[in-house]
Amino acid sequence: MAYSARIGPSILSSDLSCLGSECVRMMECGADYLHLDVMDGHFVPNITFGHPMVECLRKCLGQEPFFDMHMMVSRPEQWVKPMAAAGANQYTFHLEATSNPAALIKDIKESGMKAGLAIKPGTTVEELAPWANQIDMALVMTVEPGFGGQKFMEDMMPKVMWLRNQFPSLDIEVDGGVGPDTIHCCAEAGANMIVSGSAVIGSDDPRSVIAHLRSVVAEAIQKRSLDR
Ligand SMILES: O=C(CO)[C@H](O)[C@H](O)COP(=O)(O)O
Repeated sequence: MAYSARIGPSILSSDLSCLGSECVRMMECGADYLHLDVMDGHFVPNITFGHPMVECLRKCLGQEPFFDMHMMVSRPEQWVKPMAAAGANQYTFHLEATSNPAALIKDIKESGMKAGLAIKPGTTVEELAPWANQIDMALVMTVEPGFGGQKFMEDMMPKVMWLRNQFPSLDIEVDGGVGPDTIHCCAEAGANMIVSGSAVIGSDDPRSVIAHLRSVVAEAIQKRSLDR
């Protein structure tokens, strides 16, 4: 069992005028990685930022933090090289946004990044399966992508369970509405990379929330390994 419990705050919920210091604060509070949401106003009805911002964050934060880019964009092919040059570590694109996932995965890896593949709530996990052995991470969206602070969709958990059963060592990430109230079902279903925006960033004590989320996931991983 190669995967571990990791918590990545989604900085979408932070004060975007202070993005650098908010990222530093999250890392100091024990985040394992940073989840950076790129939205183009086309694939999703919202706009955030692109590779110039990522380049600035990399300069501000140094080489250490792992940047998990969630590319909620149409034509994800066009940003692979700019994101790699800007200092991104993982490039997660949406299956719904491309007609050639295999070529894109190859391009991402050749650019020196890890490849993640995301699916929206309306996309079945069987559609992702053909590429599961080529990717580093599968992202199961637990809200419709586009905005932070939405309600967690528990009915996405069978997708996570199916992936965990079929691909026992794959990194599986959940994103959307995940926090202390919803972490148990994510952990039990088999997710090990947890994106949490408002529940972490909006908390008075983000350090405790991050530690709690990680301990619930680590316990589920431990239990799964004993049950095998
Ligand atoms: O991808 C996203 C939205 O498309 C965000 O990462 C996600 O919604 C996290 O925010 P919250 O935990 O507040 O739901």
